[in-house]
Amino acid sequence: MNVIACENLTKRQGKENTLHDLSFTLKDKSITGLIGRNGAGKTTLLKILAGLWRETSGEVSVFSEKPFNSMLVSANSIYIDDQMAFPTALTLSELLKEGERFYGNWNMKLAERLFEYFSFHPNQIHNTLSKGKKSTFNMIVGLASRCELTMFDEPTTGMDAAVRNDFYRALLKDYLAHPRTFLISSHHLDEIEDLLEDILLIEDGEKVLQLPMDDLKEYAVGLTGRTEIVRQWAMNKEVLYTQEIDLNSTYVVIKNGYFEVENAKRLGINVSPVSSSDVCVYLTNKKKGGIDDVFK
Ligand SMILES: Nc1ncnc2c1ncn2[C@@H]1O[C@H](COP(=O)(O)OP(=O)(O)OP(=O)(O)O)[C@@H](O)[C@H]1O
Repeated sequence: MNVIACENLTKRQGKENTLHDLSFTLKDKSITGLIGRNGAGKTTLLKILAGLWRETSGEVSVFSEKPFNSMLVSANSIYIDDQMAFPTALTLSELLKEGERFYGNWNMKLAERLFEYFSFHPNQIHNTLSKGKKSTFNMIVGLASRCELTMFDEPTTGMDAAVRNDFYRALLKDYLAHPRTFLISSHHLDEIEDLLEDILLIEDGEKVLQLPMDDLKEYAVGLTGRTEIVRQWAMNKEVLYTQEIDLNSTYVVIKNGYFEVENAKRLGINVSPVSSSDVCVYLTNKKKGGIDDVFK
């Protein structure tokens, strides 16, 4: 069953379409990474799915309802970002009690255990927490809510490496025990790729790619060798990236199924894997070129 379905979803903000004809579905009980460069439209999409913003045109449905102003969607989904503002009159422990009052699936035991593990004090006030601590508290709210649809927008902002690892592990453990739908936007694909089942890559408000994480890991290969040989070999293949140094070149090409690795090796071409996060960078760099172009 699909939890989310978008068809030609478009959002106009000011004079720009910040989402443009975006069509995709998201099945339930899955963890999807929403990946894209700065300004790609990730937050805009998540806010529309959470019912906070209204779409300009196209169709968007969450739990088969239009999310804007939907009680069903707000009761069964949660959107966590680093801009979350909680009432300053309430302490952290009171905020957790409010969470329990609002969310039907809220698990107070999990909230309290995480609260203690991350060394929060019940009487602290949210807006006095450090950046990383705010994100950590928000993450506790997101996990303890056990919402059918949980959306994290750059959840690890400000967290140190140890807390980020704890967060990913906590999310995975809780997901395995209580499967639900997670949509996580992140700039750290390399850190979260083992957590993800699927990715949705967007750029300039448009869908670039949606596929299982395992397929993304196999999506492209790097070919390095004498420029004329590599160039010849890459002909008729979709090239994502090229770098020429003296007489040698590296070409990153899309594999598209069977790839004749042995033939390439025989010609002296070194074939290497390309990380998922590099593939995403190359796919979204196509229009802009690389930083080296600035210095040409
Ligand atoms: N309230 C707004 N009014 C006008 N334009 C907006 C508004 N909010 C966002 N935008 C524009 O929409 C585009 C997408 O922004 P969005 O915040 O969704 O991107 P993002 O992928 O989340 O970026 P980042 O990774 O930097 O957080 C940007 O060009 C941004 O300037």
